[in-house]
Amino acid sequence: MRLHRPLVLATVKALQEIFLNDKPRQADRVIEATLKSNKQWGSRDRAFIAEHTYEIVRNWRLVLFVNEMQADKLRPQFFFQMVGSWLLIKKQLNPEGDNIDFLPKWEEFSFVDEAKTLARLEEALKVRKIRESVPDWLDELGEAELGTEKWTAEITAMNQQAPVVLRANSLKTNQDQLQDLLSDIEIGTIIPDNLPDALILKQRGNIFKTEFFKNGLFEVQDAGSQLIAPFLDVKPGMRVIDACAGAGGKTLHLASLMQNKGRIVAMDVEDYKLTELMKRAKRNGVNNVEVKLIEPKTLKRLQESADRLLLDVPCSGLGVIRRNPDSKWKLTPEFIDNLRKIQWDILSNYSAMLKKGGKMVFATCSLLPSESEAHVQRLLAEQPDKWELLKEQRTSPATDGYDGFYMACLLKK
Ligand SMILES: C[S@@+](CC[C@H](N)C(=O)[O-])C[C@H]1O[C@@H](n2cnc3c(N)ncnc32)[C@H](O)[C@@H]1O
Repeated sequence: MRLHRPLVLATVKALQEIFLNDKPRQADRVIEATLKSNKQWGSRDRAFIAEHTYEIVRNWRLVLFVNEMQADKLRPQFFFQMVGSWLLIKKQLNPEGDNIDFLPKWEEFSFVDEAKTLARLEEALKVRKIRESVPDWLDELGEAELGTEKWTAEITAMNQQAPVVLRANSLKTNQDQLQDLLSDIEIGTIIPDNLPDALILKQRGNIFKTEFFKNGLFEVQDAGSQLIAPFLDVKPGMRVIDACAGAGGKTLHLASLMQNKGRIVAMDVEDYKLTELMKRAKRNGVNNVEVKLIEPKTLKRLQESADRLLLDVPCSGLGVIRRNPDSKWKLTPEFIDNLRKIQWDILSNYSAMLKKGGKMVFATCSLLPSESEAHVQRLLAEQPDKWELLKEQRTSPATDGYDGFYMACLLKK
């Protein structure tokens, strides 16, 4: 692979935006804006920028260590060196990959010392938290909750690029038909086992530009996430509450499983997410959803009104770090502590909206039992006459290659 200076420069600038700003910006937003900024870049150019920016964000601690740099003492001019050293590290770690033949003798790379980079890399590979680039506190927390072997496997798998998974919208098409339609426009996909609506892209590409996306034939939704709506066992005609609906990834899936029949009340505390949800519902041909911004009286008004209740609660997102690698650097232990309180609050209070005999799914995209299983166990222990745990499931990058989701289905007695 030959290096093109403008592409390296774009990668450097994106990294500066992510790590140097007073108000750090989310990596995916920065990359999206960077790619939009030059219409002349072809798909390989765009792939180079996105891939290398994400890789360096994922391996941030490793890159800093190899370059003997400190996160709080960074200067704009250091970033070229980081990209140069990352290209050398990448070649060392995966000699069979599409690597640079040699680092060009550009002035900006003059501080990259190949021998030193490789010597520091050898040292880094001996220490998990540096090798896998996780902050100390997170490495300790993960190990304490999951055990050494599982945590090591998960955090290693979390540093790999995640596949792009589509969910065929069964209100408009199906898995096989969508696969054929995409194949006609040279987008190759694979049908995974046991997921009736999912297609995995063989190669990354801008699928949002396709007419099929614009016409609501599919949504992008991880395979693990596609297990959650079916876990709730909805039927056409039911009254369903999706209490933490956000922009509606799972609401849309519920609507298609219900064949657009019955009613879904999609609620959230953030109005702008519900506005986005309605836009997506329109595109998907969904017309059985009503959105509701949660207010102090909402829960009381909706008491015992739902046949099914989905609590897809806010969480640390430790199960989806493959997709949001910068969250490793933005999360704090205090933030996760606060989330645990909110999660328990939602589980213990919102469950009042479910009718007796109804089913509730509590779900997170966290690997941590303290954000997931522990809350369900507490509910069962505190209210044994009221709840029965019907089933529980976990997905994770190390076990099945899906994102890390937890879901529990409970019956209200
Ligand atoms: C995991 S996200 C939901 C993702 C969404 N279900 C989907 O599939 O796209 C959690 C959501 O909970 C919302 N939330 C936070 N606090 C809440 C609360 N107290 N009550 C209800 N929703 C809340 C957040 O705004 C966020 O949209």
